[in-house]
Amino acid sequence: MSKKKKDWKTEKERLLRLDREERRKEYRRQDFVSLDKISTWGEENRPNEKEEGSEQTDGGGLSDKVSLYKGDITVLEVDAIVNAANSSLLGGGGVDGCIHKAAGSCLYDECHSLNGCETGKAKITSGYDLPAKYVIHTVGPVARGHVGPTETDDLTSCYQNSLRLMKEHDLSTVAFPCISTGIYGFPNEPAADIALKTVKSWIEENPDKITRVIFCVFLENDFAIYKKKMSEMFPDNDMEVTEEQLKGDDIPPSTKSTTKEESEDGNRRKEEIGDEDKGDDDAAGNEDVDMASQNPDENLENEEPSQEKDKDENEYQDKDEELGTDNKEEKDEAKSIDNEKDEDKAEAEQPAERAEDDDTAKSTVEMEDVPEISNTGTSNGEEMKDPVESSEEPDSILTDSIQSKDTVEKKE
Ligand SMILES: NC(=O)c1ccc[n+]([C@H]2O[C@H](COP(=O)([O-])OP(=O)(O)OC[C@H]3O[C@@H](n4cnc5c(N)ncnc54)[C@H](O)[C@@H]3O)[C@@H](O)[C@H]2O)c1
Repeated sequence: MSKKKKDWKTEKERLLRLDREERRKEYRRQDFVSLDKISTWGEENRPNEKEEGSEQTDGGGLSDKVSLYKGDITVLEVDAIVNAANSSLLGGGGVDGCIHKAAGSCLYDECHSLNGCETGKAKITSGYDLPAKYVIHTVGPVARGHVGPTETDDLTSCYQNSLRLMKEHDLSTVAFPCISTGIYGFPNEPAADIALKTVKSWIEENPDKITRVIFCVFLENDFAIYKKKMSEMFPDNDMEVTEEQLKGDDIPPSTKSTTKEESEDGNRRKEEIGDEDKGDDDAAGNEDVDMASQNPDENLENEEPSQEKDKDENEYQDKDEELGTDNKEEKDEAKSIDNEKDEDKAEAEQPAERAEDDDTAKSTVEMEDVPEISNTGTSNGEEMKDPVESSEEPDSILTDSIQSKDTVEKKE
């Protein structure tokens, strides 16, 4: 029997009234990871004080407000996880697809009420079936391997606007994926620099507003990049950062997420074996960190990065009409981005299907042309009424999201 479709507003209000234990019963995934299981960067890198007789001191510094975690962001039990979305906010693939699938169809419905999001901006919704209470959706720049001032500013804004929403909604624990470094092709190392520097500055300016920022990486080369850069940027820890680690290329990325248990075991083992074997903890051998976009097939050399930063609505409409008529079959997003000439079109890519309530690998979603959407609800910048109401930049240009009539095959 098909499940009765939930109304997202009712569901959002209901979830707000639940305490943590009641909410935990509703998580779609019961293999969630609670915050106390995720070591801070300081804990990961300070010698284990218990072993040395001194009592455990809480670093209290910056390094105890950040964590590096390798794994699936949808299992993290934090106040908010950040979604690397596209301008339609109607889901897609990559981390966006995972979040929508794990949150359930109410997330799609609430996103649909937000009327899209501009590059660099951020909007907040409830987390629904996720262990995270909220999802902050931000749209990174389509860099296609090129990093210019526009791309740098836009990516910086993604982190700043996400943190601003945290502060506005009195949230204190957040997890970021590596925004724009997947299909949008932002080179991993510059992206990590922007993420870490922006977050570090923000925490320094708002020390009492944040309990934890988790950098949630998914790929081994991102783990290696963040590990090297965090050692440089969050030096509160006492651990000696060896020369080769600073060089970066030969940091053996760990093949595990850094939860507390694992890091304690690791430290114990390291102390037993002694420093010379420390490398054993990590996978042997490492190719150089790949600076190109994640998608090895993407031929990015000839791509001209889009120079324009702001598009007026007509331009969006023209693009949408254009796409709406001649974009008849589902193109692979990575290829359509390769062929597209500017950021707009890349962002107007086919919105993905609605997150399914069941786990079928495929879903067919009837899409229809969406007429210009008038401002509704909080999308016109109305004062936020309750912490879960979506919030939005007052000046954001709202675009309608074109949707083709084709079926959209969900690739897992
Ligand atoms: N990657 C794809 O194949 C694909 C396809 C369609 C749409 N999208 C998405 O891509 C666009 C945004 O590009 P983007 O580069 O900002 O995002 P992205 O392509 O999702 O990549 C961002 C980063 O997130 C990583 N990642 C993927 N899944 C997870 C997960 N479960 N937990 C944590 N991290 C994860 C991924 O490895 C990459 O480092 C949007 O249109 C969005 O819908 C991605």
